[in-house]
Amino acid sequence: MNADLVQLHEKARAALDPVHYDYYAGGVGDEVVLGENEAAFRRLALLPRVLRGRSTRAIGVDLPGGRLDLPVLIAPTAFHRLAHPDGELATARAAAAARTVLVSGVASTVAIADVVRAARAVDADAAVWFQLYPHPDEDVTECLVRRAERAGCTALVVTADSPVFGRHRRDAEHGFHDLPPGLAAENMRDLPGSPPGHVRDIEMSPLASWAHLDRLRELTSLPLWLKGVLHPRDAVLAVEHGVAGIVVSNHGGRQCDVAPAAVEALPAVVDAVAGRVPVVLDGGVRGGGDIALALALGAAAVGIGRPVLWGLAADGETGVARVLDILRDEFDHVLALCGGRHLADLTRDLVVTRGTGVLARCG
Ligand SMILES: Cc1cc2nc3c(=O)[nH]c(=O)nc-3n(C[C@H](O)[C@H](O)[C@H](O)COP(=O)(O)O)c2cc1C
Ligand SMILES: CCCCC(=O)C(=O)O
Repeated sequence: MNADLVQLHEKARAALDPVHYDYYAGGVGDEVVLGENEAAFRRLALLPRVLRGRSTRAIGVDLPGGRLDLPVLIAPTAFHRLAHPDGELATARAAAAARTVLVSGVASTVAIADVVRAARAVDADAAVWFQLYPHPDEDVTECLVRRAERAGCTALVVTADSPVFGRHRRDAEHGFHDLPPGLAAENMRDLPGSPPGHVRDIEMSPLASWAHLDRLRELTSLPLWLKGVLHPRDAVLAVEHGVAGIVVSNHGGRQCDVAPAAVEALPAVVDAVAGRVPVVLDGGVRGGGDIALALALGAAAVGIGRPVLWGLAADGETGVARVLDILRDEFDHVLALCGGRHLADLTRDLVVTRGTGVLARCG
């Protein structure tokens, strides 16, 4: 892991209430996948190309829903005001200043309209995407989509890996079930079927299906991303159901603990999708080398979850900005060392499995 990010993580750990630290840091079950997401990157290596005589590099990328100045976006993570009083406002400002996308979650402690406003105050063209779970009550889902549209979000991200909540042992041991007084999931306030001012629970839908995804696609003209895909056949189905992009993710090791590391699932999904839509990877990305590996295996960009929470807890907006700076700088440096000028120079033939020197098993 990048040493500067390790320092921010330590600063965040010291600043956070240990219960909230464990909520952010923890994973499902025995936390096997949590560890594997990072460990799998350590098992991969990149073969640098030499003597390519390049002095500058282009590392921006266009995705349905927005342009990123660096191939890193902020994955949706819940409840930022547990980390810092400014919460998602700080995250949005830092993302906008770095000219990358914040995927703002339904489980945010600031309402989506205020999140987008904060981003646009920094950069009038800032792209904020809205993430939601298919709620069992489709009127609630529709209302959330309309709120995101009215707020000015430029894409919707539907998280599919959570038909039920993952069981997090650390939270159970702490008895952590509710937000502290004064904090709420603000997007869930004043929804259909609830009295004024009431904040509904965020619910998972064990019945969520491809038909729900179709209805969502019909509901909105925003580009629709599907997050939490690991099986290549689901990736093909997602394309057939009209998604604009796919996020290969195991939810940062917080849902299914027998799932593979995200980066290990990536090549087969990329092959199945065959360039029809972009594929983003999240899970365990902790430095420029990890970004380069994911891109070489076919990701268009990566998402980061916990590193942003550590930056936020350590130093608010400045801390999130620092995380993005560190990753931008280190990725650009790795690209230079690999003889790359464009993201397209990162190709799969560069990736080998450590200890064998053999091309990484792809697909
Ligand atoms: C504390 C926390 C809360 C999260 N909340 C959500 C969420 O509300 N919706 C969602 O789709 N993913 C959520 N995720 C998963 C992230 O979007 C992302 O998949 C994951 O954090 C990436 O792994 P990383 O933390 O190793 O970078 C959450 C992750 C964490 C750590
Ligand atoms: C209640 C919102 C769910 C947040 C989430 O997805 C997570 O903690 O992983």
